[in-house]
Amino acid sequence: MSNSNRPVTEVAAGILLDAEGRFLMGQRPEGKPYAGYWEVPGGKIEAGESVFAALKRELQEELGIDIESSEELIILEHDYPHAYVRLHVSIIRKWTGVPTGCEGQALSWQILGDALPTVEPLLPAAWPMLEKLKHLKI
Ligand SMILES: Nc1nc2c([nH]c(=O)n2[C@H]2C[C@H](O)[C@@H](COP(=O)(O)OP(=O)(O)OP(=O)(O)O)O2)c(=O)[nH]1
Repeated sequence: MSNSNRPVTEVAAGILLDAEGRFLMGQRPEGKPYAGYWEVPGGKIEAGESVFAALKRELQEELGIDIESSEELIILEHDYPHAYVRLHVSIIRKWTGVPTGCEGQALSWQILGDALPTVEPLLPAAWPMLEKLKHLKI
């Protein structure tokens, strides 16, 4: 729970998992808080929107893909200087289209497992998500 009475920013983030056990990370574009940091794709949930609808919209905008379904992995909260964020993280195994950096952002497929990501720096809230991912059955 928020311990500081700050408004909570609800965010949907999606881990695209391919058949070879790789997942996709993207680099935050210029102009956003934490520009240059790596994250999993996603963005803020709009008023009245479901987590899935937000994820579908954000992944269309950011990656140019269409997702069919998602499974909740974890919900986690992080108190950043710019916002108190509640992150709804989902796994996505099926999509159509080829993920592309539609906002000019770099993308990197990472191997699922014990190894640290080969890109850095990561958003602070990415670490508990990656820890949870390690225990995922592909
Ligand atoms: N997409 C995404 N956001 C994350 C992750 N980890 C994490 O702490 N966040 C935080 C950073 C931001 O404060 C917030 C996401 O907001 P955003 O700025 O990317 O969202 P947006 O695209 O809707 O932003 P906007 O520019 O349209 O306002 O969630 C993550 O893995 N993926």
